[in-house]
Amino acid sequence: MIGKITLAIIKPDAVKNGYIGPILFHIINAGFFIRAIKMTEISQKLAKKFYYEHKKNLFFESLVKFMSSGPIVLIILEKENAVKNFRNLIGNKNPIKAKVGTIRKLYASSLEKNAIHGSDNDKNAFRECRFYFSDIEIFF
Ligand SMILES: Nc1ncnc2c1ncn2[C@@H]1O[C@@H]2COP(=O)(O)O[C@H]2[C@H]1O
Repeated sequence: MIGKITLAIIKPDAVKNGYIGPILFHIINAGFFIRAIKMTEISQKLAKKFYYEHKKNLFFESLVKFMSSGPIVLIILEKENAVKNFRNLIGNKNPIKAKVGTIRKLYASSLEKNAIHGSDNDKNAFRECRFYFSDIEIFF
């Protein structure tokens, strides 16, 4: 499965703004298959663990607070070259720089509140999928 899966997170801003449906529609229309999905809230402790790569960044504390500020939707997606294709679909992490038609251009409001997460490489995709989902929650 490595190379074919990626983890998506519909972030608290997008959930609050009512964008779960439109974002899922966009993802499915782009040819991704949903292999696992759940709506949940994460603690600051769990968010810190998930984003440990960013712990030295100035935005870390704010990112952790934001990601644990409300419900999120976690999704394992499958497609050929899933990581790259999904990152193209969501666009630049800064919505101002994101291309027209990308999910972040359509639904994000700032660099932090950027609506959606996509894994940045295959190794992280595997780690991130395992971080949030157990075997019995994933369906291929
Ligand atoms: N310079 C920044 N300022 C604030 N937040 C940032 C900055 N860079 C990255 N982020 C956030 O950190 C997140 C890391 O995961 P994502 O790539 O999903 O989305 C990123 C942004 O939401």
